[in-house]
Parts: sequence; structure tokens; C-alpha cells
Amino acid sequence: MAPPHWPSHIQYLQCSQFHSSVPPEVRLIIQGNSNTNKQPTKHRPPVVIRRITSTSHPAQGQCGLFAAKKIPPQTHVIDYIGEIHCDDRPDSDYDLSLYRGHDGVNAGIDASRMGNEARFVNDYRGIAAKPNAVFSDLKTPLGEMRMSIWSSGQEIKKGEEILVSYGKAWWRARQTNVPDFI
Ligand SMILES: C[S@@+](CC[C@H](N)C(=O)[O-])C[C@H]1O[C@@H](n2cnc3c(N)ncnc32)[C@H](O)[C@@H]1O
Repeated sequence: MAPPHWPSHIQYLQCSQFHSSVPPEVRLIIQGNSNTNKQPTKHRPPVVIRRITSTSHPAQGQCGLFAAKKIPPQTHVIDYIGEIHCDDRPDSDYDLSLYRGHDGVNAGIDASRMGNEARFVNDYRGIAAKPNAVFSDLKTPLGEMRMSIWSSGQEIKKGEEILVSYGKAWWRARQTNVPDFI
């Protein structure tokens, strides 16, 4: 079931879906020896989605991801779930790189049309002095490639907004939205 404040026009996923643009050999690399992409996680991640009402917040009117309880330092928060694809998605603001092949075939995770709570994580710029979380790619013990959000070196307090860095390149690629501070 979708969490509170989930937008009705976005499909809620508990495990990533493969788009038809992913060649079978790339799908095998991403899945490794696991079939866990088909098994929804049983536990709710320690996050809540909240609409941002503060006028000083640069994403006012949008949503953000907040800690539902205290999150210790360097702790897995949530996997970034979405549509794994190999086609270009230049207009998506929810697309992360997952895999870069030597042959130029790359795969991303796009959560613009479907995804989980992680799609609501905002960039720290204009909100906090530094990010309190990071994106980290990992392989599960069965070799499945995933992108996850982890807390940084300090604990995230209950109710605090979880903020990552999208990277300067992400903002530069969106020149019209570039905040003054990059
Ligand atoms: C992955 S989404 C994050 C979730 C988004 N706030 C939402 O409600 O769907 C990325 C978008 O969030 C907004 N955003 C994230 N961090 C921001 C920031 N520091 N300043 C301004 N806008 C931000 C931008 O509109 C960006 O295109």
C-alpha cells in the first residue's frame, strides 16, 4: 500500500520494474543471481513524505523526505526504487544512473512515473549547510545492483529533512533552475 501523501498519479512500487528498453544481458548484470527485484521489502523505511510549506524552503509547494525516527550515522535509509531503463530520459528530474556498460549501454532508475518514497529526497542546496545523506550504489550478497540512500557521518534526528547532493552537474544541466549558490 502506498504511504501517506503519495501522489495518486504516480505508481507506488516496492521493487523496481524493468522497462522494455533494457536488453536481457544488461538485465542479468543488474539482477545478478537474485530474483529479489520481484520480492517486495517487508519493512517500511524510516521515512515519511511531507509537503513543504515553509516559504524559505526552495522547494516550497513540493514534497520532501523526512526521518520518521532517529537514524544513526552511516545507516541504510532506503533503496531508490523506480523504472530501470536504457532509453534516454532527458526530461526526468527523478533519473539516477545505475549501470554504465563498456559498450556504451547505460541503465538508469527513473522514478518520474513510478517509484517509492526515495523519489522525494531533495538536494541540500538552499536548505542546509551540507547534505545529511548520500546516494550509494551497492551490490546485494546475491549480486543485484541497487542505488540506496544512506545517512552520512552524523545521526539524522526524527523529523529532520533527509537531504542529499544531486551534484553540480545535475543543476548545471537544468540551467533555468540553477540556484544562486552553485
Ligand atoms: C527528485 S525530485 C525531489 C522531490 C520533489 N521535491 C517532489 O516533490 O517531487 C527533484 C526536484 O525537487 C526540487 N528540488 C530538490 N531539491 C531542491 C533544492 N535544493 N532547491 C530547489 N528545488 C529542489 C526540484 O524541483 C527538482 O527538480
